[in-house]
Amino acid sequence: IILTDPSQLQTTTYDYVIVGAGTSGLTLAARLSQDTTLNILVLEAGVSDENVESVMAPFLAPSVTPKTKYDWNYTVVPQAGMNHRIYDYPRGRLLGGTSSANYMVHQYGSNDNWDRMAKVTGDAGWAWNNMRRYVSQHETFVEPPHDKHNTTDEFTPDLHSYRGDVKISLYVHRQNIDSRVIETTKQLKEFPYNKDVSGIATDLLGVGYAQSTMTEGARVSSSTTYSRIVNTRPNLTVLINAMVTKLINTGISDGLMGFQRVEFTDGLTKTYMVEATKEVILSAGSIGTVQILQLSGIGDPADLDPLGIPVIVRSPKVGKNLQDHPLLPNVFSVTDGGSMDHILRSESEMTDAINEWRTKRTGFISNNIVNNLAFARVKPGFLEGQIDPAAGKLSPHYELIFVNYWLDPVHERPATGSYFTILTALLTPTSRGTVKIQSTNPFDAPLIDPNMLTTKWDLKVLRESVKAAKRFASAPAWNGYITGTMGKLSSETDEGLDDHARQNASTIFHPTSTASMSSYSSPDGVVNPDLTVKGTYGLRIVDLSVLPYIPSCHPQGPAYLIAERAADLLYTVHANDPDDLNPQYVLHY
Ligand SMILES: Cc1cc2nc3c(=O)[nH]c(=O)nc-3n(C[C@H](O)[C@H](O)[C@H](O)COP(=O)(O)OP(=O)(O)OC[C@H]3O[C@@H](n4cnc5c(N)ncnc54)[C@H](O)[C@@H]3O)c2cc1C
Repeated sequence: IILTDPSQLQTTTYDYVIVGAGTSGLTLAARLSQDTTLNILVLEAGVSDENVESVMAPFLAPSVTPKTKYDWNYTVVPQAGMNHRIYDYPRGRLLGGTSSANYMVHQYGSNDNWDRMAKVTGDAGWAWNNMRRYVSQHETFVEPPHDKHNTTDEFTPDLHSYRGDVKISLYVHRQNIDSRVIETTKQLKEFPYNKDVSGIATDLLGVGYAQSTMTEGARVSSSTTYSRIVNTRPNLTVLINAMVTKLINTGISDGLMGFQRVEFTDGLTKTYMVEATKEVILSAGSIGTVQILQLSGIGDPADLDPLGIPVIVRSPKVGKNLQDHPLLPNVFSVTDGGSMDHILRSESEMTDAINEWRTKRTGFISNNIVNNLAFARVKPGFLEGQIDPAAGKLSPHYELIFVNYWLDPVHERPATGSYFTILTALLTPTSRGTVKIQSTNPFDAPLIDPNMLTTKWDLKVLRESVKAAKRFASAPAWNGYITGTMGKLSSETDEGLDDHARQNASTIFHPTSTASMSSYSSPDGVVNPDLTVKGTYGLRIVDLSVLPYIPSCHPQGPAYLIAERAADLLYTVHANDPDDLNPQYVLHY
């Protein structure tokens, strides 16, 4: 059941209390509640996603955030590596969390990403040859239903699952740049075609069709996938409008601190308490999880002492190690009327398109904003004298995202003209940032410092990605379409392109690693390989904050897979009769 008011709760004691009904949290809740002997509560600060058109309509995704009631409305602190600019840092604050607010591209990362995680944590269970099996219960690949176009060569059917929960599909509406993008792969050896960029096979290098969490013209999120289940399982309660303010220390055992009581508020005046007899699980995301840990006295004394918060668990890495992918819009002018800009500027054309989507779920509103993506590595010489920050040779250093209109999160679309944007993202950043509460008031936004572009490598690779975007756009396939470059993209010098990056880059919204995992014996992390919080009992973290390194891909797939493995880990620990359970079967419904 989904509840909206704490007074509707039947009890204050549950087996598990999960904080955050987001990408990972709701997935974990759905899996755990398959065991009908368990009673589970999920507390979500945000509102319902039901019937919210901007959330449902794929093309309208960019309007869900920033600065709306579905967003936490964070901004970053002035960025030293980016001319001291500040920018929005959206996070979904609604049922489904950021899976209800994101741009729906779905991947798992390269094998390397997972194998590195297994290596640094000493837990082979995180290696891809183990994690891959969760794909089968996670995804159901759906052929695009509307246009029924021929998808041969647009994905590799054998790699995918058709019996999981979260529906993944391909585009249902062509953009007029798509054929030029594909043509470029035939013209420039540097950009080979990759039939399947999910990362399930071995790598995701090359140019391919985006796979997205959308089907039948609508977004698929952890909420659209699992709310149905929540509504039918009496042992699973999700309470929305319930913001967790801190965890309460409930005892000490073998030198470990217990945190099995959760304080939350309805956002108005009242505070409430609930207890978990087994565990509290933080799935509040890379920002929210840190905020709750710090408010609860779990963190770096250097962060907590000045605020007068008693340090209950000294955990210096909480909020450190923030990683994100910088995103840079590279805008080209194109022949008049060739792009979608004139449609996006026209109120009547947009109204018509939205009406078509409302009545038939067709047209460009039923499709993601992007159909094609490219993933690439820097040339070998580039790495000389440099340790490769990529997880391995299968992992890309940067990404190109092709959008047939002016898409610049930092600068508004001009009143006239037609544009094509190649957004480039740095996928292997070496800069590390921080998240830190600035007061004991849970309603004060934390200080978020992604600290982007503060290493030579980061600036150099982002510059390299811009050069790659220009090479891509210079292929014969673009003759007769692209007419020029906008702003500092036209610069021919490294200094000019660096200026472009510092002035125009922001985030692709992928914060990870703020409560990162390390081996059991290593103090250099916040959670153990089984996701338990070091120095505590009865407390785990299950969201993207646990990743030691940001994966070189769009990270919602990893967020879902982390939840799948967490469910397995919890079943192994807490099953009433572990011998009866084969998690692979028990967890699938
Ligand atoms: C605009 C945008 C576009 C993106 N596009 C893509 C994309 O195309 N592909 C992709 O793979 N990734 C994309 N991402 C990133 C990706 O969606 C997220 O990284 C991922 O979903 C995070 O999952 P999570 O489980 O860690 O956290 P979330 O899904 O953010 O879940 C955290 C949940 O906890 C709740 N919460 C937080 N604090 C509290 C509290 N104190 N009390 C109660 N509840 C709380 C939040 O409201 C939220 O529901 C995008 C992100 C954004 C913002």
